Amino acid sequence: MTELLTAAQMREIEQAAMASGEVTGLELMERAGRGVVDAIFEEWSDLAQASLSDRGPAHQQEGGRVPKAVVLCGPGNNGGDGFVVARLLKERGWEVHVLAPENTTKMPPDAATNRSRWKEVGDILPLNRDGLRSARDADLYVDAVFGTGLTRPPEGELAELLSYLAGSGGDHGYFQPRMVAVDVPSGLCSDSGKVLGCPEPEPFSSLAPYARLTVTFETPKPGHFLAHGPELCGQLVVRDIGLTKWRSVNADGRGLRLPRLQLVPPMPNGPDEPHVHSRPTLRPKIRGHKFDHGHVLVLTGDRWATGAARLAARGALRMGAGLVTLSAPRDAAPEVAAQITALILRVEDNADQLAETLEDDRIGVVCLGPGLGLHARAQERLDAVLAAAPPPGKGTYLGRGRRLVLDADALTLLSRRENPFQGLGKHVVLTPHSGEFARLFPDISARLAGPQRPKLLSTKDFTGEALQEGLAAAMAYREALSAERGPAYSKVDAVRDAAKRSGAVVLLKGADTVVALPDGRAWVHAAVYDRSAPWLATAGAGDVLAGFISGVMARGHMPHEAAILGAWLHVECARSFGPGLIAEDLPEVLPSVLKALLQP
Ligand SMILES: NC(=O)C1=CN([C@@H]2O[C@H](COP(=O)(O)OP(=O)(O)OC[C@H]3O[C@@H](n4cnc5c(N)ncnc54)[C@H](OP(=O)(O)O)[C@@H]3O)[C@@H](O)[C@H]2O)[C@@H](O)CC1
Ligand SMILES: [K+]
Repeated sequence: MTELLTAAQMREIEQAAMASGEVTGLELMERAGRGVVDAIFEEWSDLAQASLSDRGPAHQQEGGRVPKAVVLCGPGNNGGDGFVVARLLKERGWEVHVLAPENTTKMPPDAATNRSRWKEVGDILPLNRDGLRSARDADLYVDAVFGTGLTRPPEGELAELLSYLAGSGGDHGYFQPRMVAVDVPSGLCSDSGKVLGCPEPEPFSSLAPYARLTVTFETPKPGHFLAHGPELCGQLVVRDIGLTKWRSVNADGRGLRLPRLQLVPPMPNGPDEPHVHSRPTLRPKIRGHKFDHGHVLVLTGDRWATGAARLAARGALRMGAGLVTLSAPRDAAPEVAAQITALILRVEDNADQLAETLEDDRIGVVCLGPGLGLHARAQERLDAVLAAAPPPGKGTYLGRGRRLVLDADALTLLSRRENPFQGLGKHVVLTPHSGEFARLFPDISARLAGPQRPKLLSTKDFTGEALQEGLAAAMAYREALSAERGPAYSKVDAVRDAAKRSGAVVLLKGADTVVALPDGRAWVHAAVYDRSAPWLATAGAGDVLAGFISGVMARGHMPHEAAILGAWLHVECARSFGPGLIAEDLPEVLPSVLKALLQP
């Protein structure tokens, strides 16, 4: 899989490479700048053709237009990459305008060297709106203001410039300039995909430019896939700068950098694994009895509320579980019986009867939550399931422990228990959406959300104490925003913390789904860029996901593998079906997706 590297990890790798003496920082910067220029010309062949060095001086004599670039260089090494890009474009005959800070006292040495090289061939304009005004109407804008070293929200002239570029200034809207971001759009935190200092839910781009193309180095960064990253990056391209050898070692040359974060599925033909299969692998079904393929028990809700569990059950069955049983309270049984064929129905009169059912060791996976309800009886059923699936080591079910998927109402019920996470372990997969996550992990969720915008005052509050309080809250909010620091607390950090606290595998849903284990291993499953599946935002899709994960576990996968594979197949089904998808379609389209997986 493609590894996603944080800013700190990138620095570590870069230092390990430089410490080896096999490569210098200057060489890496040259490779980065060249990678950006190559990617630009691959993306826009008309720009490559317009370059004078390709077409010869005759082009100019024929009255051909000289292409024009504006390169914005920041105070660090991202700016250094920008100076390389500027020089390379100039060498190809472009008219290049460079905007950069005047104060260079803190500039890192490699960036300073490239600044000096640029100064030999061109001028530098101030890095502000005035500088931009005097270099208007370019064919290409290169954003090399901040990369992985963003530490705080931009302020003053820089904030003004970035928000102007972001579109709030008018003529630099999303559809206009060919804006290329070097590493990340400036202002976007490369670890979290958050825009530092940007009020939510304002247009998040108000402090970072929308790029049409983002060229990053060596591996993608988490922020390219999390939160606002995908919307700001445009097209994402990864360029090899030759650091592979140092990717798995510390700066002292030893040991793996842990914990690891991986992208599911890998970037197709990414520079790191050019020959890698770009999809996760599902274990093949081997010959055998239906019980050899796993028995999943799905708990339904009460009468009139059984649809969600039936969706999950059908998802598990289509995934290849040998047997799927629905356990329904007596009053719900007729409704369930009328709706199912290949599924089995078991009627429960109370939680004791459910406990009896659970004595059957052949039930390897239990899925509960979809439509379960939030009343006392639902709580008793949850307790019965948890009691009958002790954490591994304390009980034996087929030698590997029974596995659970807790979704929807089961998560809310967990959050209401005195000790919410008692009885959980790595045999349990929790699949919350953001609201359920906030109920289970309120402090982690609040930290992830960042400063919360105070309520808007209504006209009746425009007097006395209410007004004073409102103004104080607004001031505090502004201060909290400007105090945000990078790298920001990310969805990956949050899910890792949640997995550690609960002891379970946690899958936090979204277009940027994150799965984490209590030991810190984590995966980002992103339905973005060319894998986006907006049709998945439909009622019941989450219930099917719970069923898919249960089905994958029934086929013998570990819970975290099942979470990753389930999420991946869920998106594949949505992509395969396309617009008009409803949750019922997901299990029905799964066979063709699974069949395609069997093709070589
Ligand atoms: N690692 C690698 O392998 C390779 C990395 N490469 C490139 O290097 C880039 C990382 O470079 P980098 O570490 O110098 O960070 P970068 O993003 O240029 O910014 C740091 C500067 O900005 C400043 N600053 C921060 N926030 C600010 C704010 N709000 N407002 C104002 N200032 C602010 C910060 O100041 P400080 O926080 O220290 O006060 C510091 O001066 C990376 O993205 C890639 O493009 C390639 O060359 C190839 C190999
Ligand atoms: K940038």
